[in-house]
Amino acid sequence: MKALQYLNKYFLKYKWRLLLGLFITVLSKLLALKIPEIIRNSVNAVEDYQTGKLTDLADVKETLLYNILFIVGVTLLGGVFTFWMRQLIIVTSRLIEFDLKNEIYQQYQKLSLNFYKKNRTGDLMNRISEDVSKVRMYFGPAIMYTVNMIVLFVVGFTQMIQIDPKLTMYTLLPFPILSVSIFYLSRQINKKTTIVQQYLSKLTTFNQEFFSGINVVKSYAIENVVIDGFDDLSDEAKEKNIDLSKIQALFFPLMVLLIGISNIIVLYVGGQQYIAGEIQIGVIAEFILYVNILTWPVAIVGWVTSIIQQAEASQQRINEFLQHVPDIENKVTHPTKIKGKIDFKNVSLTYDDTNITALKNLNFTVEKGETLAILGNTGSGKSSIVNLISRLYDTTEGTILIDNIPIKECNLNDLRNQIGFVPQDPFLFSDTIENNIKFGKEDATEEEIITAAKNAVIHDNIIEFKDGYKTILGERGVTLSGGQKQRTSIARAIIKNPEILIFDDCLSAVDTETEEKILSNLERVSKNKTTFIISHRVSSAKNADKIIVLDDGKIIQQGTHNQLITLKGYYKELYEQQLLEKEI
Ligand SMILES: Nc1ncnc2c1ncn2[C@@H]1O[C@H](COP(=O)(O)OP(=O)(O)OP(=O)(O)O)[C@@H](O)[C@H]1O
Repeated sequence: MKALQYLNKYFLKYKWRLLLGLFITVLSKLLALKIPEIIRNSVNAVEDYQTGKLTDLADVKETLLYNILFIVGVTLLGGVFTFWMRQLIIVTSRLIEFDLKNEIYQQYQKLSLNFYKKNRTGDLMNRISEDVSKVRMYFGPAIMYTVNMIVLFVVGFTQMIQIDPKLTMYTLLPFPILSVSIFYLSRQINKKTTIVQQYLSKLTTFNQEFFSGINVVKSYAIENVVIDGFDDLSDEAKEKNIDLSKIQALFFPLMVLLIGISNIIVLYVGGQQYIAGEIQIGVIAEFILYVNILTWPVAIVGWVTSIIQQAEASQQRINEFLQHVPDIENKVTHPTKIKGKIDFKNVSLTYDDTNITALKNLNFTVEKGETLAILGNTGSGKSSIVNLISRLYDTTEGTILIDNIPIKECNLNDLRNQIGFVPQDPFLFSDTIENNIKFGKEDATEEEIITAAKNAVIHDNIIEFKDGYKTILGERGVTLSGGQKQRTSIARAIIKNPEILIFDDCLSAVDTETEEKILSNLERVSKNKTTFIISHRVSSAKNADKIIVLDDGKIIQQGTHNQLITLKGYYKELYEQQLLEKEI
């Protein structure tokens, strides 16, 4: 129950609703327990008339009529109470579910990129949906049924003992067996349900990967292999489902069997007592009703216990994420004005998940408004540099200064707001092109969107689509080519008009002519802005104020284009090679 203590704050938040709900639950159960007593009185009245104890038939009829009216009234009132009980308790559990999901979602927003690399998307989704649903069962049904059970049992048991202690003992004899067996049965059901859910996840993941990679599957003509894999997996899932159904099928028969046994005991022991003249026949009818009323709450003890166990396990999983301290936190509350000068001082970076040292003791300065081009072989650490500037990761050693202030002392939101980042592998949302570009500036006007698109040399492509800027992208819409995606992503970054622009190898999928156009537009747009251009092409780097060449996380060359083409080394070789390719 330790993990569930985390939720006490929600109990406090909704205490009045819950208390009222519990009060109504108690009232409705007290009323329900009146019915067996009325039945006893009615049956006894008939018996008394037959044995001659009561002689006036009109009196008996009047008693029966009152009793019938009472039962109808109590049942109707019970219905109203049950409605309100569910309204208050179950609705509260839904409100808490909503709050908890929001809390987890907000935490997800704060967690750093590293966290997302270490945890699978499916797991993140499961904790916010499946696990929260299980925790909700603890707030709603578990609490409601526990109160139900306590009231029914305490009051019902007291009433029974008062009427006939001996018959009570015999009647309740099978109840502990019922409760313990349901407990074990519920545990088995839970275990098997978890297995079934795991198979469901496996099937979903299998299909998701299959649909995402449909191009590869079709071009390699391996549909049959995929179908066989799916068949095997669904066969296993079917077996597990059958296992679960078998054990679930035991639940109700077991309850009916034990109710039956209790009823037989009431009839046998009660019958003997009646023959011996110890009780009236109405008591037997009353006890049979008690057995039926009390069986469900007793059976539910086992069920509720397993719900609470599951909720505890789920809340523990949720707490792991909720209590996870983000690696990158914004500890600065005051605003930081970002101008754009950037210094790397003895910066090293080792990724803790792979233990790869991507950057080794880097030193360089980019003045505000300057353009720095970063070149180097693949895996040399180019993207790692810009990841550090956006503070997606923190340095392992050394310091980065933004306008002479250590990056950790800058307000993270202000810093990121002043960065227009075009990643290597651009991601576009399944929304209109317009909204994808506006993502960089929510309140952008149509004119601004078009200007950004023109500067990214994507405008002409967009207007060719039937719906122009309103064209939906993604699963249900148009699929853009790699180069179109890159250019849309560039438009998204420049519309933001930030102080720092980062282009991470984002012209790799466009032809050299379009690259020329974009670069000349970018030169204009990025005037007075600090710009980072990561590329494998000299053409993208040649106009930069500074160029650095990386190899294995270290700077092996730096200078301007004119300086570097005269020096023997990586840059000159690349330049000559690409010049040759152009001529050919
Ligand atoms: N998020 C990460 N977690 C762990 N290791 C990483 C991460 N990102 C990069 N690396 C590793 O760090 C090294 C440098 O990668 P980086 O992406 O910075 O290189 P790059 O020069 O940008 O490469 P490319 O030109 O192929 O994009 C590589 O060995 C890579 O495997």
